[in-house]
Amino acid sequence: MASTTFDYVVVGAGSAGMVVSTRLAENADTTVCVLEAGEDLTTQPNYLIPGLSAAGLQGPTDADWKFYTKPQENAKGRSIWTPRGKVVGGCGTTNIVALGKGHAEEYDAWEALGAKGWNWKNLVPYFKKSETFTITEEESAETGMKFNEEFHGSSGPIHRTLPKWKSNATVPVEKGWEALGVSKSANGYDGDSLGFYSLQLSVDPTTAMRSSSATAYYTPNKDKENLKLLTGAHAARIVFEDRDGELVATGVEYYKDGELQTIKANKEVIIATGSYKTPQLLELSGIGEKKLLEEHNVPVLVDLPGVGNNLQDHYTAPMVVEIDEQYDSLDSLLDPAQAGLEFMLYQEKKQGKLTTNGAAQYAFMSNHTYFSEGASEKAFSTADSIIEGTANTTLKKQADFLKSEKIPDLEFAQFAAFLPTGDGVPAPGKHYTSFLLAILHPYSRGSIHITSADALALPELDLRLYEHELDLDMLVEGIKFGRRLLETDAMKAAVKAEVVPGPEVKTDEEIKEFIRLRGQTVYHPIATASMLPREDGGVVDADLKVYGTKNVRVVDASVIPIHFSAHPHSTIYAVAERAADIIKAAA
Ligand SMILES: Cc1cc2nc3c(=O)[nH]c(=O)nc-3n(C[C@H](O)[C@H](O)[C@H](O)COP(=O)(O)OP(=O)(O)OC[C@H]3O[C@@H](n4cnc5c(N)ncnc54)[C@H](O)[C@@H]3O)c2cc1C
Repeated sequence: MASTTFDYVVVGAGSAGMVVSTRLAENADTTVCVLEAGEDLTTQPNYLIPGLSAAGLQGPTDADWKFYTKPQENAKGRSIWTPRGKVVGGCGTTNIVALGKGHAEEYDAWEALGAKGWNWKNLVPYFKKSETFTITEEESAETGMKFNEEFHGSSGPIHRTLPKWKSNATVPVEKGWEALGVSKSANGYDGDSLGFYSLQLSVDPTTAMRSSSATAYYTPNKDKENLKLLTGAHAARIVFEDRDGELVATGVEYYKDGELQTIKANKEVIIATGSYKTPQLLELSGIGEKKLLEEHNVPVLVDLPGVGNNLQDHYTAPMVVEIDEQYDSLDSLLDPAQAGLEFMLYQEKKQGKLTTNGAAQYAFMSNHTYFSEGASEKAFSTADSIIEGTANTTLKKQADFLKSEKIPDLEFAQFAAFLPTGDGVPAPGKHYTSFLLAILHPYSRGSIHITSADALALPELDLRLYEHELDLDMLVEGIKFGRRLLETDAMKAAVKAEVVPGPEVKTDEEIKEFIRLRGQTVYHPIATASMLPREDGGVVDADLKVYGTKNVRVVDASVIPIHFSAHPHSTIYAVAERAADIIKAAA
């Protein structure tokens, strides 16, 4: 590397980091350096073939940070592995390629909570800017979805497509949902996330390969003189200077090949290390709760108690059913002969099971639809008692979401395979379909903080899973809805047996015990550096600038203050696109 001084130093070449870096480097006079702790594995087939994306859920690889939660008191003391990509493209290289969008009112809530200018209307242009949406006439006829230029992009880097393969087991599930009052929607990505609809995927329609910030933003720009990516570079600390009472970042210290080095920033340092690592970097740099920093002998530069708190995720429970042999599933790939045929089909024609992640459709429902009779009123009053006296404004906002009939609070996704749940494995020759239920606005708030000043040690992750019983109650209602689904005529004819949780799990208390044992996250952490007013626990302002600093911003999932009813990747791209414009305008 010839130069060690750049206009912008971006830390983290993940989903958001690569968007903001390449957009800033559009100006040939602007120099950008990106520090990434992981390596560049962008061209490896296991990260490109959508059908292999779920393989990354089996256990940590070298491209993973290997985060395990602190033992979770209300989840049987489990220490839960929560994957995070340590690789160019970040989690966007290792994730399972679903591209969702939440409800317009959920984005409007960011502004209502104090993040001026962050609302659905202002994000739509950036959703569009980040994507090229392709839908065929056949897909349009089948799903009702259309290319609508009000909401969809036609020239952005990330490809958005519909699954090219789907199991015929989606048919009885759709009929079952309809019988239970869930409606098919053609507008699930247009600001109204309620209903059931097809997944959309970040998959290139021509190559049938993953489209990510690594493949779509970085690769086409990698030879630019003014954009440098340093891999294997683990940031340890932001370097600050006091200039006339202002805290100015002048660069970043990082480890590469075991040596501590410094890179200088003329203009800004942009932190994009994701919801788990961003709080650590801030705390190591002296920005965080005073008492915690002092405990670990980190000199306090900004007393900012919000850092690492307000952690939100989507929490799940699984269901697996054995279905009739007429219904197809990805489990056939366990047979080497079948897998070989599918590989040929994929390579030669870009068709078949390997073009997708196995999930073809999901339902997003409000409790008004999926709760048993009377359960909503009980949940409202529990939510009211949780928010009574809390200073957390995001909790208050989500209590409003719960009462709204428009905003979903449960995702019910169908996977054409036996999902790895910890309970059994697919029996050879049998066919399965699984459901992943996820609560979208959990009440429990987690945290992630340093436990030492060692930059190479992982911070302590505490999800505080099921700290509020209401989260468990909602998942129990989800499983009970799932069982009502299995009792619909269409599903009765298709399903042979419920395998997970299984018939022995009957009462609400037994279902709760099952969830405590098997519940998980869907790896959608946000809000650990929330864009909120400082007095409300905020870490960054509406320009994504860290409070108390002159020129440090955070651009990643950690700034999103409140969770929403979608897989978050698309929203993170939109946030990063908008951030790039904010930074350019301030230059
Ligand atoms: C297994 C899995 C499946 C998922 N599936 C989906 C899905 O299907 N759809 C969806 O919408 N979302 C999904 N997600 C979530 C989604 O991918 C993430 O929310 C999103 O990618 C986060 O983007 P980010 O920019 O905030 O962070 P990241 O993409 O995690 O980027 C952070 C980057 O910073 C680097 N970094 C961290 N610390 C340092 C340091 N100290 N120095 C240098 N570099 C550092 C990391 O290595 C990483 O490259 C999934 C996530 C996982 C893990």
